[in-house]
Amino acid sequence: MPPAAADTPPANEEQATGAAPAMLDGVDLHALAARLGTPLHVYSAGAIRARIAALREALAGLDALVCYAAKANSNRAVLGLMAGAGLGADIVSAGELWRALRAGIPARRIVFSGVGKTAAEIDAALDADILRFNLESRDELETLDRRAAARGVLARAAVRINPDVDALTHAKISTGRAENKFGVSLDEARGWFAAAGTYPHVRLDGLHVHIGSQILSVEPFRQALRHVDAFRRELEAGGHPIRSIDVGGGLGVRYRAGDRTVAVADYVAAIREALAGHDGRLLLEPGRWLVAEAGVLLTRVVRVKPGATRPFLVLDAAMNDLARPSLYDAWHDIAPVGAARADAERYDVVGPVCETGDTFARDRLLPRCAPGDLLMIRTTGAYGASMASTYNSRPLAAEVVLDGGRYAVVRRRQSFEEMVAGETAADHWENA
Ligand SMILES: Cc1ncc(COP(=O)(O)O)c(C=O)c1O
Ligand SMILES: N[C@@H](CCCC[NH3+])C(=O)O
Repeated sequence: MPPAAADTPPANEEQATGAAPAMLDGVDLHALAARLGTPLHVYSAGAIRARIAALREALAGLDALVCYAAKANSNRAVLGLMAGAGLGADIVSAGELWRALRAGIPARRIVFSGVGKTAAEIDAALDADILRFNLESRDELETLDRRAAARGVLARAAVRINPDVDALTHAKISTGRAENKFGVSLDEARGWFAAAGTYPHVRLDGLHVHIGSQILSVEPFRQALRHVDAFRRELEAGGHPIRSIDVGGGLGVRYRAGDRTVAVADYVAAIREALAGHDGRLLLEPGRWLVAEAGVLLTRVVRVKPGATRPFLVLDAAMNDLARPSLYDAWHDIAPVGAARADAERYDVVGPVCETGDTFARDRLLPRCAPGDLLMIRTTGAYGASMASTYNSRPLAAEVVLDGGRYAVVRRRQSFEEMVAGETAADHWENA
């Protein structure tokens, strides 16, 4: 995503000065915020289902399994929606494995990515009998072989290719350049297949690629898949059948008026075209695209503080609830819920955390706000609550899912006691 925090006015300033709807998925957001308090992460189940259905439609006729990237939003209800729709999961830790299984996602629909899988995590995934390990280093391949041998099982694995493609996204979420830590070069991968006999407890017959997140054009996907498909052909010609190709995730969403996203039909058409010669299974790992636009963060104005250049709009949400603006200078639309005052004002929109980086937007044109106003920060369904922390000893915010006029609390607001659970006052000492 282009750096967006220095808020140049969007093309359509009307949008910046309007109010957001007071109803979401048939639920009155004012009443919800009054009942559950703020900050509050809110997700529309209907919006998530609509995305799943659209992706399904685009994939019609393909032997494809969608493995939702759990890291985007890993609460039990969201994972449960994915499970209910027959999706699998892309996980990156034993914690995500546990969450996915508990939410009812069958192990045989789970793929495991990540450069730092520990032996214990590999053991847990082997014991669960997951679908596939997406391997990112020779050391990991060797570890997997040893751990599978110890259990007398055959692990299914893919090699994650680093195609050295520029995903044209923010540097911090780009994963497919040679200098990034992810995947291995084609040369390295070639060596693995040549030495496949050395790893008798690993069935290495898959290719995986994931070049980054919030990708807004189809060309980087095409480039990456061309490399993957050429490699598939080479391997198959050399006697190494490839049973599955995992194209990762990365499809971007609209955070801001004017963002040009790739239509899911075009994305899938590019995959179909690039992998037309592949007659095995297709795996996809979308995260953000399935959930981002289904979520909003409700927050109240604590106060309006005069500033040297413009007023600060101080919210009760902070960078610990939504880290994206401070981490990536990411733009999120902000709007009053339901009704807006007629006059507008430019604000620096900030949270209460003791860092200047705790800023949601700079120089943002908004309807004039007053203490107690309910605002909505939009497009927070992905990488919002799942990246939250308790920094500044701010308990984790509640999360609620809406569905056709009803709501269910997925996580109640963390209590102070829960926030410090597991901490001790160092009152019990052991001899080292
Ligand atoms: C291996 C892998 N797969 C899938 C995803 C999901 O990405 P996105 O949320 O952009 O679809 C990620 C995160 O970028 C990832 O690292
Ligand atoms: N956390 C990032 C996305 C990371 C993708 C993980 N592979 C974001 O909010 O944009």
